[in-house]
Amino acid sequence: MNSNTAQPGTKIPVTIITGYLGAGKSTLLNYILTEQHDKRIAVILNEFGASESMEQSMQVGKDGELYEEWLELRNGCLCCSVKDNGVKAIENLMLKKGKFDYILLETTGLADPGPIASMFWLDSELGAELFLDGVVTVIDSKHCLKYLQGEVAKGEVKSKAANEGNTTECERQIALADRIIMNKCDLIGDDEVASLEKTIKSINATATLTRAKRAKVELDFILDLRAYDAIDTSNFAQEMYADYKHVADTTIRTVLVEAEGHVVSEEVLTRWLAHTLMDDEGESDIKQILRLKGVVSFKDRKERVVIQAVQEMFDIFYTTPWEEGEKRNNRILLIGRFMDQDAINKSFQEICH
Ligand SMILES: Nc1nc2c(ncn2[C@@H]2O[C@H](COP(=O)(O)OP(=O)(O)OP(=O)(O)O)[C@@H](O)[C@H]2O)c(=O)[nH]1
Repeated sequence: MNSNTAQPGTKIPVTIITGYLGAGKSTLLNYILTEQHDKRIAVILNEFGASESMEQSMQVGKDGELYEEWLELRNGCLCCSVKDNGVKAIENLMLKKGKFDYILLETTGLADPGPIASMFWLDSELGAELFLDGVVTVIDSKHCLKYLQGEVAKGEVKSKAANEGNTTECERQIALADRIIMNKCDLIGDDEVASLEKTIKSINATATLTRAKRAKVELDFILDLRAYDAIDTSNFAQEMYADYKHVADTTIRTVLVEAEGHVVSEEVLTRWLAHTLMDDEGESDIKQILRLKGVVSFKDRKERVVIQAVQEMFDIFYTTPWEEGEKRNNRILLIGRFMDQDAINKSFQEICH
């Protein structure tokens, strides 16, 4: 999903590295930091500590050079801290250390990446020096299916969500991913990997997958994702035709809605998005959209319109023009739990003419 359409200027990309306990996040980051490359990459480990004022340990790598810093956050870890606190702490650190080319932020194994992604996305809109580049999820291919079914890693207590038969952390981390590293492929056979791939695709049809051992992946796979921008629309259109059928026994899945014609106006689309992204509070199986991407055509506009959303936040981008005679389809992919595809589809058809 490399985009050349929107360049957030001189802002620094932040990629969130997430994954359930023991998936191989640290292995990945160590590998990245010790590989020879000419990029200045900051790695921030978002660790839970015992003390109230928690700290982020941090490493910077360039040409194999490594050192550590401590990043003080007054209100605890990044996921729980007051919004821009984490962003400010990183900016202060850059004042001291000079700018980085990339920032990789590792979450804890039990983190829901949604709120962290929203925080960085919102802050880039507010003029911060950072922007959200995307979410990379590392999975333990050997144990992933068990974790998806609510089993927990050794020594962990089953989370409230898993106990209630709701989504598991592992499921949410897959749902929010733009890139997925299927790690530990040395521990299972090819058939098992292929079957796991299908399950993952049915939860999140839009992420790009790669298989790995010891988390060895090309640097390009996790950098310059531009997953929250006006993404390259030709790539996007292809992704939308991916096999998004629901094969997994999970509550989160991907749904595609598609309509011919045009969306009437930005105002109408904005209203539809606000309504669709809202959680169905009060219902027994609460609908919750975690991520949404789409390309639509507005009446009387030449440009494609790209939509991005995470949780209840969304943005609309005017991008490249439609070709002469090109069929102007409107396509939106939604990743969420307890979605009524027919209802979402019906309401979408109603705003496209
Ligand atoms: N067999 C095998 N072991 C791996 C692979 N990748 C990592 N490991 C091992 O798995 C264990 C967990 O890896 P980490 O990188 O610490 O995982 P993590 O996601 O950072 O774990 P937490 O910090 O507990 O969330 C370590 O003992 C690694 O050496 C792999 O591809 N194959």
